[in-house]
Amino acid sequence: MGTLIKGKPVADSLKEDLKAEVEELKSKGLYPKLTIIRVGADPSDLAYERGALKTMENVGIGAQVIALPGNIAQEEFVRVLQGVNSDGDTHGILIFRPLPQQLDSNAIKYLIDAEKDIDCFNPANVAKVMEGDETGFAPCTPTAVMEILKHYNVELKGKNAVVIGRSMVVGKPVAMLLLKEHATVTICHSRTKDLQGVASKADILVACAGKAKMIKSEYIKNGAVVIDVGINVNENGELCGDVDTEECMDRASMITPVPGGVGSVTTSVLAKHVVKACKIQKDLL
Ligand SMILES: NC(=O)C1=CN([C@@H]2O[C@H](COP(=O)(O)OP(=O)(O)OC[C@H]3O[C@@H](n4cnc5c(N)ncnc54)[C@H](OP(=O)(O)O)[C@@H]3O)[C@@H](O)[C@H]2O)C=CC1
Ligand SMILES: Nc1nc(=O)c2c([nH]1)NC[C@@H]1CN(c3ccc(C(=O)N[C@@H](CCC(=O)O)C(=O)O)cc3)C=[N+]21
Repeated sequence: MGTLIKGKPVADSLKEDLKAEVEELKSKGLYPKLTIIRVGADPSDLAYERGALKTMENVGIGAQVIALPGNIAQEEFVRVLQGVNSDGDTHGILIFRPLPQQLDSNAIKYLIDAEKDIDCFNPANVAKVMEGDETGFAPCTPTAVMEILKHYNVELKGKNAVVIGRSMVVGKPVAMLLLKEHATVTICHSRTKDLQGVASKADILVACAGKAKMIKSEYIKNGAVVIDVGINVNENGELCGDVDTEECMDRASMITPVPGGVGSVTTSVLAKHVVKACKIQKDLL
């Protein structure tokens, strides 16, 4: 029988360190600040926004949300972004993704100032994740996964890690971070043949497909560590992950719960990245 490994102790430990760092910055007259750019009012964006604002307040980081209409035109969006890029009071920028159809993400991603790009939208930061260069910003959710593995002393070197999902927000970057820690990494997606066969070889299984409870006990190797990134809403309107936790508990050695797992650490990493961005911009790093 495995144990549930919760996000809260990980988030609490990150926040304790951050509070001290923020105090020190403030004593030097520096006030780290996050600006969130939201287009429209997608429920998952709003859920993340609420959590992010709460965490920033908790650790003493300033925050503002620029809420733009869902049908905003490209030129107008670019004007807003350039305003935030050149705003000396803003150190970190989070743009909720995906952006609506009418906006050209492939053009916009190059425009966000790389030093303020705390969730890895700009290809300059994506390249650093590929290279294992820690001077940039990896996206917050994959970093939260790594913080959880570190906190619970999960050995990665030489282990088989299987990632289910290949998005730029979660799957691909988390695979690169696991590779940097010397895991042997397999990335699965919707065209993977025999997903169950591949997943059941994993010592560490990271589920980020966005499909409620798709991972059943046959997908789990005995003793595996299972990290459930999915945030889905079930038939009863409750949050649930990609993993059928109850079923998988028998085989796994550790599983992160949903809610209360990766999602609860993501906003603390976001806060950590704002502080790092502030230090970089003030030549303190
Ligand atoms: N905990 C947190 O803080 C966060 C949680 N999330 C959650 O994580 C999940 C993933 O998010 P995101 O990466 O943005 O989602 P995307 O929809 O962008 O990507 C999903 C990925 O999963 C793959 N996939 C989908 N269905 C299957 C399947 N049946 N078998 C194998 N692979 C499959 C897709 O494959 P293909 O590429 O072939 O289409 C795709 O690569 C969501 O539930 C989201 O809500 C997201 C961000 C933060
Ligand atoms: N650039 C970008 N990066 C993202 O990471 C990103 C995004 N855009 N767009 C939207 C999705 C969705 N997402 C969520 C994160 C946490 C909760 C969430 O519910 N968090 C709870 C905790 C949930 C739990 O306990 O597991 C909280 O913070 O209190 C929801 C949704 C991030 N996303």
